[in-house]
Amino acid sequence: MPVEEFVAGWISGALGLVLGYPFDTVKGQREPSLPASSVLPTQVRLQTQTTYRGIVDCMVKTYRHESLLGFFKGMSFPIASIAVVNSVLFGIYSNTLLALTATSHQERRAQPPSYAHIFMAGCTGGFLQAYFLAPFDLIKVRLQNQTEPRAKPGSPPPRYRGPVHCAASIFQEEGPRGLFRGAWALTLRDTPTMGIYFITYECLCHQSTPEGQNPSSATVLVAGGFAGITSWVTATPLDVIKSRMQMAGLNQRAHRGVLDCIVSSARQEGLGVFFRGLTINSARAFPVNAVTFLSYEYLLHLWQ
Ligand SMILES: CN(C)C(=N)NCCC[C@H](N)C(=O)O
Repeated sequence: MPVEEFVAGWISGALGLVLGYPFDTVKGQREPSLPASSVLPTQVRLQTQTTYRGIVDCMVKTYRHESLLGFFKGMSFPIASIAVVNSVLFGIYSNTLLALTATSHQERRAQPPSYAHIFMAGCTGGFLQAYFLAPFDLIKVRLQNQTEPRAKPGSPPPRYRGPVHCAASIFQEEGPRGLFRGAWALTLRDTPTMGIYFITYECLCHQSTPEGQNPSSATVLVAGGFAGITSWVTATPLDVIKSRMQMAGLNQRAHRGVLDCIVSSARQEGLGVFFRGLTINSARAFPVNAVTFLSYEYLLHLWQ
């Protein structure tokens, strides 16, 4: 099993993550609509409550309340973790294609796989990476949803002191299964959308590149960016549900399951709730995935 795709996936995932993290934090931010007395340290943010006036309002309040650091809260942890997850995604995708088509990454330029094979390989990568992503994503969401300014006198202490303390608290309070809270929604979100992710990328590259040649850097950037947008647009509804499942039990009503969360969210806030964060998801997705795919292709080209 060629390992260079895993290594290239790791490095490209880390690069994409740093670029996109401030967007991700704002997506997850919302002023608590609950009375102060009832708001726990882990205040819920954008995708799970109802009151900020919009993304700019979120960004202004985050900067004013928490300075620039507020946009990078909890990033130290995902750098290693999301990079590993991206490594699994790209490594499994490429090696599943190798198993389905008996062609290596380089050979696929001359012998492009079918879109069915690309979709199947993308879904396989999405399904398996979700298992690795779940605990890390839960910790990231819990940390991002803490709005207290760092160590300002008089401010309530945040519930979690950092990623390790967050993981230990969840493990202690909810057991090992607690670290996989929202994992089912995450798997449902990522499996089909990763198929869409890779189909979009490969289709746009194939349409814009002469037969048998490698796509140009500009093609890879644009194709990667649109692949990110397409996959996040289709993933946003379940992304909202996933976030709610992850915050359930803290200051959100615990749900009996994904379906219960979907029905209760729609009933209480209307169908528009499933598209909360869509704009910021899309704005973030283009640069993040453009850089992810460009660095991935560059590294594989360097090593092959
Ligand atoms: C949940 N969906 C839609 C995706 N993860 N799509 C693929 C993009 C992955 C990339 N690391 C990113 O964070 O944008």
